[in-house]
Amino acid sequence: MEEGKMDENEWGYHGEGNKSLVVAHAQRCVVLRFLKFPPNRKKTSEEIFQHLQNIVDFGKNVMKEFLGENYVHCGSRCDKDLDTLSGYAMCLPNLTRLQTYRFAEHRPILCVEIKPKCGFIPFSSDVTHEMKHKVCRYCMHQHLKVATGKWRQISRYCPLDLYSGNKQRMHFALKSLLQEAQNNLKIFKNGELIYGCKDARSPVADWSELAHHLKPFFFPSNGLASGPHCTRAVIRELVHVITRVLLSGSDKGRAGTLRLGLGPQGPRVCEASPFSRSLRCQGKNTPERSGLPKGCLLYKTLQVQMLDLLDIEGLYPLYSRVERYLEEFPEERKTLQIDGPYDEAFYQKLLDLSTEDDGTVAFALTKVQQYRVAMTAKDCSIMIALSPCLQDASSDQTPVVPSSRSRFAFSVSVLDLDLKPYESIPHQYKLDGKIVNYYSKTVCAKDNAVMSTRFKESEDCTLVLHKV
Ligand SMILES: O=P(O)(O)O[C@@H]1[C@@H](OP(=O)(O)O)[C@H](OP(=O)(O)O)[C@H](O)[C@H](OP(=O)(O)O)[C@H]1OP(=O)(O)O
Ligand SMILES: Nc1ncnc2c1ncn2[C@@H]1O[C@H](COP(=O)(O)OP(=O)(O)OP(=O)(O)O)[C@@H](O)[C@H]1O
Repeated sequence: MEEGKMDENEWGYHGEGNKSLVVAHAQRCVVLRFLKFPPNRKKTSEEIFQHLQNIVDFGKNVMKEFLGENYVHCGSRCDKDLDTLSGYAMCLPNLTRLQTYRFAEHRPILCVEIKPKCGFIPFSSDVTHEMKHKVCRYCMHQHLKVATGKWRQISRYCPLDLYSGNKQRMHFALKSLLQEAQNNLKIFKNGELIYGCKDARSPVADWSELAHHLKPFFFPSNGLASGPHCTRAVIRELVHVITRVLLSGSDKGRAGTLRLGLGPQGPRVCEASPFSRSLRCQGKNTPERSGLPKGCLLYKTLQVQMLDLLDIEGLYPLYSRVERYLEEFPEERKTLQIDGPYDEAFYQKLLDLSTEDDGTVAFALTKVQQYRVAMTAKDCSIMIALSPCLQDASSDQTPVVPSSRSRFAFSVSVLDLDLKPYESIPHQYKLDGKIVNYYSKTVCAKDNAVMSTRFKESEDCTLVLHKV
């Protein structure tokens, strides 16, 4: 960003999360990301500068390597007057726009943001709760979230369906996200949010309104009547296009040659997913294991998530080992690279997938850092930008996806790739216990009660039949 060329009237609020607030430039395809810090954790300018440097380095040296250069946009530090929050901000491409254009296009543009969450069931032998081998964390967590009032109702979305690579399951997952978006789905039209919800008080999703926005994209030149039939057709087109984009492997860059090679592990389906439940009821087999193409972003994200090899239950004692060491040698924190720098050496250590504990701090530290990276991949979001293109448009650098009645130039990117802090591990450990205990006590207890009532009824029934 050039010195002296920023005018605050050209920037508008775009969105925010727990850690940052984002403003977008009206004409140019860039956003500024300001970090938020709680008042009790005030940081000096220098610390904030270092924090931003770490975010940029982590994106460049770690996530770009794992996920590929086409998908990761690391941004650059920017120290402009506009920043009223910290004194510094990060300048990033506006991912709700197509990444091939520097200036906001006059062509309409649709952008779908998905926060897919963790796509596998833990395979670690350190897991003590049997339930964690059957039901995924997202599905269990839903019950606690609804009980605490974070969301209104349980979502039918299960990340394992989205990550399955099976088109039918992916369609089901995307439809479920559209029914109950929570913080897992947002849709922007020309950079403005048109679909998504903030909290449990948000109005119920209105598909006909969404279809009204989307119709010109998917049925540009035909007079498809409005009404439930039209709504269903438009939603179906959207779901099919997003699935195709998610299965595309557009990353042809040098970087991003995934060096993890973690094979598929753990169960293929989550027992709580309505999709797999209905298959079981119909007596059908569980679907085939992940058919995700290796080049696609979902596959790569899943591989990084699987760096959580030991699960929080196996990781926590290792974290405690590092903690004990740091209590004794606090000056070692820097050498251990707990707070960066996230450089090539940091990245190289992440590639050691051994799970043989030799009792050293080095082993414990590697697993802790891998866990932090995995947690980051479990909480990132995927942005898909779609812009209608002409039937005969010659293909330049931008990939194109067809729908039934139109074609879209598209780009796929990842956002929210800030490395999760070392300090959050005890919280993760406690939250994990809370999620599983709540699920086991309430949901399973309810299921068992229903089962035993059914059993009792059938017993009664048998008795009656005997009497007759
Ligand atoms: O623990 P989870 O799975 O609930 O994830 C948190 C997210 O909640 P979610 O379940 O996606 O609704 C949570 O999302 P919301 O702020 O609730 O939208 C944050 O992303 C949080 O990350 P951080 O602590 O701000 O770095 C996330 O915390 P981390 O666990 O990733 O640190
Ligand atoms: N580069 C970008 N281009 C377009 N929109 C963006 C970009 N970065 C962030 N956003 C928007 O701003 C929102 C908040 O950004 P971000 O996820 O980085 O915040 P956060 O505070 O890190 O989130 P969390 O609460 O998950 O920790 C995103 O959900 C997205 O809609």
